[in-house]
Amino acid sequence: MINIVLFGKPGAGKGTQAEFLKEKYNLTHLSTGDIFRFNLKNDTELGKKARVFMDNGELVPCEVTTAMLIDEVKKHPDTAGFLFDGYPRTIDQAEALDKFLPTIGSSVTATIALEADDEILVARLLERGKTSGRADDQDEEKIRVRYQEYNEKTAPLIGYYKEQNKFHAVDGIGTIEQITERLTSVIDNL
Ligand SMILES: Nc1ncnc2c1ncn2[C@@H]1O[C@H](COP(=O)(O)OP(=O)(O)O)[C@@H](O)[C@H]1O
Repeated sequence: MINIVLFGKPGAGKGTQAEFLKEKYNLTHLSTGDIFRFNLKNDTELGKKARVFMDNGELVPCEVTTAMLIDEVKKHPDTAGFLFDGYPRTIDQAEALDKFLPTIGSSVTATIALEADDEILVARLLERGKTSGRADDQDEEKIRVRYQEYNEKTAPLIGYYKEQNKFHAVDGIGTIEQITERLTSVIDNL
């Protein structure tokens, strides 16, 4: 089983690249942002728990997110592997994943970060907000909160995975195809 964690700031292009990578490597794509949005739209219990946090650009509490993620993983017992997109986003979540995966005989294979400057990313998010209907992309204040959350809670994961020799970074600026190529060359060399 190959498990890839796609890592990057909001707007770095994780979702876009995940679409290509999941096809190429036959992986199950799990985007916590997408799963939360689905639950919000359908007003499920989970959606109700996540809504205020998401609307404010804050992270949803770890217990809620991790329980949801584990449920999703368990739905795919026969997969060739997972492409985690948006999870883990905190050290607690990374530890939870490192505890859970061995229970299904697996582990994180590698983490790949898509790197780009904040200025470019904020502009991308505001552009996406015009058409995506995502409330958290339409308001600069909420975008700012998401970057703060990233810097405080998610950035420390770089060190966490470096210590395990599982951290790789690629330049997230270029055409979609160029970036896919950079990512596939990392995965093919794992
Ligand atoms: N692993 C997670 N832990 C906590 N909250 C999360 C997680 N993944 C997604 N969320 C919630 O969903 C929102 C949108 O997620 P996502 O689409 O991945 O965002 P972005 O485009 O900002 O990277 C986040 O701002 C957060 O509220």
